[in-house]
Amino acid sequence: MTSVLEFSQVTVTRGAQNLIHNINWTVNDGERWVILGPNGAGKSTLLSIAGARLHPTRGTVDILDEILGAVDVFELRPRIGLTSAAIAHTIPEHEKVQDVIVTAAYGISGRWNEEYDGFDTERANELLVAWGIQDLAQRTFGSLSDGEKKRTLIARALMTDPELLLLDEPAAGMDIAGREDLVTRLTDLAQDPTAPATVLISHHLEEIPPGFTHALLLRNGEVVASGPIAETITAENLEKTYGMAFDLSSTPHGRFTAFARNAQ
Ligand SMILES: Nc1ncnc2c1ncn2[C@@H]1O[C@H](COP(=O)(O)OP(=O)(O)OP(=O)(O)O)[C@@H](O)[C@H]1O
Repeated sequence: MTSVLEFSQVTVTRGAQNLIHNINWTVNDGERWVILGPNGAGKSTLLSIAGARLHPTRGTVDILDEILGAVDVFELRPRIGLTSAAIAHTIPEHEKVQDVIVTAAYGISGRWNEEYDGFDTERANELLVAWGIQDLAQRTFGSLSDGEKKRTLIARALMTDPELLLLDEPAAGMDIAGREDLVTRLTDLAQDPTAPATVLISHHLEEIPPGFTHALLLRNGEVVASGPIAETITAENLEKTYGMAFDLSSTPHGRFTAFARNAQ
């Protein structure tokens, strides 16, 4: 199995604080990872490094067989699909949804006078349909609901056919119908053998799509547990991660949920 992401002893320091500390983590081709942990645990910091947006203070990061620090990140980034609140803020409000997606082919946000070839337009149209936003293609990004924006950004992240897909809280701010729609689409993606290796950050166990294979649990910038999902998402590991005892349950279809132990 080929590794697409390999962190060795990775630390990020700001002032006297370690945002993440001594992280060892490997993501292989075909794997789908969820990262869980309390607010401030270092999840987004980890994903920024995986997306070649941030360099570690110490340690080595291998992304798609390139060593961060020894590669031109502008060549590496188009090989990685990334969605996050920070990326959402770079999209001009007046940009049409179709253009939000197609401009990813050129690594830009904000259409100018570029000519896109038929292949790019066809790929963007496919993604509009796959993510259920075809009827919104001519609407402006700024006029979309949070859920519609999230789906548009995932379609944009997939536009370049990336080898690695990184999703930072894709269901944040969605109502339950929107969340369930997104989980269904991400389940289809997770189960597609041609889909890229995927890493998803979430705050809610209900948002983990069935088909996700591995989990990484972080607390205070350090790994609490990591490995195959069923062995890693356990009541014991959740208690170590969040400092609270949970009753954890999972459905036969691979959905998880947890309530505080002894909750009424
Ligand atoms: N540039 C910075 N300088 C100092 N501290 C920072 C900087 N960026 C992030 N931090 C801190 O690093 C810690 C980890 O932040 P990070 O955003 O990675 O956490 P997170 O697990 O994604 O949190 P959340 O779930 O709230 O989004 C937080 O305490 C945050 O305040």
